[in-house]
Amino acid sequence: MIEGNILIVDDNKGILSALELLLQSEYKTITTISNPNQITAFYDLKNYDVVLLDMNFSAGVNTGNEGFYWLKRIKELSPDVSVIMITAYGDVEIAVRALKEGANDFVLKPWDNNKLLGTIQSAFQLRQSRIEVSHLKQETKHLKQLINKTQTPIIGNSKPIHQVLNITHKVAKTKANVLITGENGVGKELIAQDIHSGSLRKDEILVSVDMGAITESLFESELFGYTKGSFTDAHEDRAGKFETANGGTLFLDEIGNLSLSLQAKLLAVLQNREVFRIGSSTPIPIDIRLVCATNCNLDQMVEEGTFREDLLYRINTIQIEVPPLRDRGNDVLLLAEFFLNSYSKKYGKIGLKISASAEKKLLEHNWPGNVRELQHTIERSVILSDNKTFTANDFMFKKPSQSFTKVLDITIDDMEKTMIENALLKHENNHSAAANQLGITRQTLYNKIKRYGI
Ligand SMILES: Nc1ncnc2c1ncn2[C@@H]1O[C@H](COP(=O)(O)OP(=O)(O)OP(=O)(O)O)[C@@H](O)[C@H]1O
Repeated sequence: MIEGNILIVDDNKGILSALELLLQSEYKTITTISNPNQITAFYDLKNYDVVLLDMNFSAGVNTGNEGFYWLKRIKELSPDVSVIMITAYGDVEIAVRALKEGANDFVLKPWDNNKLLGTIQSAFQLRQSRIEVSHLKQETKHLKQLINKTQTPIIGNSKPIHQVLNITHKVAKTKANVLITGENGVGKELIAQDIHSGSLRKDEILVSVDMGAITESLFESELFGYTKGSFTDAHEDRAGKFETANGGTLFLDEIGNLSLSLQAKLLAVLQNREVFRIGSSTPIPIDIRLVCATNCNLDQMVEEGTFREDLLYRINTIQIEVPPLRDRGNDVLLLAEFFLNSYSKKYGKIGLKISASAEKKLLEHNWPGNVRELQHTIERSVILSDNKTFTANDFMFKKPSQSFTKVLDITIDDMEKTMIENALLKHENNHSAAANQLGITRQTLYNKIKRYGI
């Protein structure tokens, strides 16, 4: 027995009985009505899966117009319900019109029982799929809202940050591709999120891809997706980031870390506005708003031949330079207060304060790791300090480089982390120069920075 509700509407009581008899052993609830006016009184019409609807109700009238009228009303009251029109006076023209106006099928009286059961089953399954799709749509909408809601507010009241936010708000509503530049940890990703949430695509998804962490071999499968069986580990079809971001915004972080061959592949997608999943020759059109970020000087990289000029022109319609924290004056204190509140909640240490001497120390520091460094500094202090009011001594800035030989309890990871911090300090956070000095690629350096939380 199928858990389905069927409504039969026909002015002929003999037909109602025959259909009820046929269907009652197959479906859980069968309701019959002989007067279509009763349809609108059905408060639970939405709970019916299939309606079998006669087309002529008044004696001597067989135009089918009454059936079309009631079909329209049913669809207004319950758009997802499946309707099967059933008539003794049908022709091709009426059947086509019924389908065009939203009926699922058209059956002629007298009917063949087996065929009719098959028709009702298909209509029932279609109704189930519609319900599933509508649930999935609601779930997706809810998830998108959740994802977009998790954005951290942008804290800052200084002139440089106001200038940035001013451009951000102007550009957000346009379709322009945006390139966000600035040192590590200045808040480039936060600005990208702000552009998305201020744009016409705000109800769609923002997909972030860290180009610094993506290897040459994973680039295509991650960005373009793949079809089942196209390579050993492709156990199922999978959409790439471009497809996932369709209708929304794609944020490509650390775009300066892409090799020249990957830059060419990216450029081709941006020019053609379509992607091919690996293993497929069917193009998938994509409609994305592109926002990129980098801490590299792309103009200089173009001159040096390590970044394609045509790609730069595609991505930098508008460029937003996010200033380093050391140029934002008292924003340091606003941010410190913000992080203090959020970490004191997180670690259950309510009522923490920062003393005047500690504020002075925070203002004097030059923050090579920018807001991320400040955030980590505050988090460390909240965890480690026993004071309610933090003094200058509670804020320990990372001073890389002690002599390893003096430290007894040191691991290889500690040593590597310190060497990376030293190199970054020496080269004022220039990743290329630091990687060069350490004898590793910029991508490896980048992965290690993320791993050690530097
Ligand atoms: N103005 C701000 N207000 C609040 N939080 C901020 C602000 N700027 C940055 N942050 C926080 O600092 C951290 C680093 O920011 P974000 O990741 O956006 O920097 P980034 O410039 O993209 O870094 P990277 O170059 O390493 O990718 C994040 O946790 C972010 O939420």
